Amino acid sequence: MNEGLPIIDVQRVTTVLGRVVIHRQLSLQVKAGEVMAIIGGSGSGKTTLLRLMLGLERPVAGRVKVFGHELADGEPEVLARVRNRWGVLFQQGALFSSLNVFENVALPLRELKNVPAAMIGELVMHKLEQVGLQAADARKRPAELSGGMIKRVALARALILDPPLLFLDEPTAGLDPASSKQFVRLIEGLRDEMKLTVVMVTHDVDTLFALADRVAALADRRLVAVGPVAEVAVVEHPFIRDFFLGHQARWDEESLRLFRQSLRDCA
Ligand SMILES: Nc1ncnc2c1ncn2[C@@H]1O[C@H](COP(=O)(O)OP(=O)(O)OP(=O)(O)O)[C@@H](O)[C@H]1O
Repeated sequence: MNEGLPIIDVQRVTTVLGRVVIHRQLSLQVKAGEVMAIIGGSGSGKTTLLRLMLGLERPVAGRVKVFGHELADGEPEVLARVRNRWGVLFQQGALFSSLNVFENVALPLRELKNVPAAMIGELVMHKLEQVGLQAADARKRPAELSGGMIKRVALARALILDPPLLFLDEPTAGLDPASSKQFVRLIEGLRDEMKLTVVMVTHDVDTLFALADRVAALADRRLVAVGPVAEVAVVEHPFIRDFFLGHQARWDEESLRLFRQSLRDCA
């Protein structure tokens, strides 16, 4: 990976689902080490943009490169290796209900085929500890877990191969305010510890303020603004105005710094 090249490079992408144009000539670059937040109204195409970056959706025009590899036409082995370099936290956690916590987190290691059982045990238990779960939680089934714990297990599974890139789809959706704050702190800590590049879709202004280095705002089938929170928040656009409505006092750089500090202080 050359220094300075974006980790993700979306170039003039047009996406059509059914007969609907979702994105028109959309471009976005994500740099190494940054947290990029994607915001937009309901149905504006945020999840579809994430799915393009994961190779789960193909554009009708334009291209998507991740770690320098074009997703649409790569060799299957190359794409498999690229996929092992990212983790994904889906909105609902997407745990297998018939598997316990240990087995859910171990899945990506088992898929590699050649990891010895003792090492799988060690790696899974270490990852559970890293996301703030207890050893005793390993034997629980998803049905026995709280919403916050499910997110932690899903995060442990997303990070079990120590990927440099993490995708988060609405990471705090469905959590109460206290669990949401704890989860944001956890992501922030892991991001620093593992030097992660993060792409997240979020509706939540607190999550955005706490984590995002840059924001990409989707509306009208394109990105109407891309930049640091403080810059995007003042862009004249009806969606952006509504999104940040009521938060005007919080988006200048000093307020954001104090907000992030207050989260760390109550850790
Ligand atoms: N397979 C599909 N075929 C046709 N249209 C689809 C398909 N999947 C999604 N859509 C439509 O594409 C648009 C974008 O969907 P997407 O899920 O990317 O939006 P979103 O911004 O993530 O929305 P939300 O915030 O509500 O989750 C929506 O209007 C949706 O109804």
